[in-house]
Amino acid sequence: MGDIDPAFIQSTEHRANNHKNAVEAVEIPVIDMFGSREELISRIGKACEEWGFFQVTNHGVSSEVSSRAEAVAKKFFEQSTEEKRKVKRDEVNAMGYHDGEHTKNVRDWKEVFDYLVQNSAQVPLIESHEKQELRTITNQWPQHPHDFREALQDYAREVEKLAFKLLELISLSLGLAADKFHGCFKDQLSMVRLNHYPPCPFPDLALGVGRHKDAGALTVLGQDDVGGLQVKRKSDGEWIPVTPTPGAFIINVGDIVQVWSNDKYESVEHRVVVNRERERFSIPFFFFPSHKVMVKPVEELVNEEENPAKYREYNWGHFYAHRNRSDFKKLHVDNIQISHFRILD
Ligand SMILES: O=C(O)CCC(=O)C(=O)O
Ligand SMILES: [Fe+2]
Repeated sequence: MGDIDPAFIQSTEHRANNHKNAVEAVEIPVIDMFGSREELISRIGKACEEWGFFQVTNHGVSSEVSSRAEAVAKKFFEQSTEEKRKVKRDEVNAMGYHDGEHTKNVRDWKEVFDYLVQNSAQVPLIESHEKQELRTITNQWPQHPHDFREALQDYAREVEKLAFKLLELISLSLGLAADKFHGCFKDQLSMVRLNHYPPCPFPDLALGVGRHKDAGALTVLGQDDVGGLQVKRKSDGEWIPVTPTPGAFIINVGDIVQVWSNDKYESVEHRVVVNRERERFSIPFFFFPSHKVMVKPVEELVNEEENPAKYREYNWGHFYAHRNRSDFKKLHVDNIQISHFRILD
């Protein structure tokens, strides 16, 4: 066994073995979407408030579509690095294969393939602040496996429907109209990521994904039966593992819902631990609005005396462009955060 590349090493307080005694048999809520609508809205609202995370069953995404997506993801990652790098992402095109992602400037023990739900999309160029220049990012599809593109586009279409359904339920749980946010997703930047975490000889030093919060509105995550995702419990900061539930999706609130709800629903930190024995696959769908969207607390939810807006508005495209740049390589500055837009009380 060789030495670990120092780029992967987490600082002591962030390593996986740090909270060994703390994990009792606690689970994030599992919500059956077949239930009555009233009950569903109330359970989702409660889960968003208490955990920022929950699992859903009976969600309407066909298991056949999910299995095909999982199968082509596995086949893609089994190929040689040389083959995979034919669709490598770079600083210009953020979509495609990537094996050097950094979270908070430490390298993640994983390889990924990213694609946009709407084959191409426009995002601002961060270098040109004043002019608001845009560039187009476009999917790159590998030649092998031959059914890769079709299986993954079918998957994105189905999961997108679920994401809209969940966003409606979340809006209703906040007392807003079901379609309150629909307009924001015209020309959406939503993307799907295929994650592959190979077995890791140093699971105590590295993480599959370092602790982070998701920047979008919602994440809808499919995972296999290996396990590794951990959620930071709001009440005491303990890392709670998310036990794989066959056929379920894991849903988490992202930064945008936190800002829209003026902190009623918080975007919660999570991370992925790796293990020596088994590779793991997961497929998050990141529900991202259009680059044009200005994100700010919803007017109906704020009021000057009792609950003033906690954030200044920010542009989603600008935020997205900054995040993509810092994911791509190690930078010596912290990446952009919603806390930078917080109005201090
Ligand atoms: O693989 C997982 O379970 C979660 C991955 C994740 O948090 C992410 O890609 O943002
Ligand atoms: Fe995440």
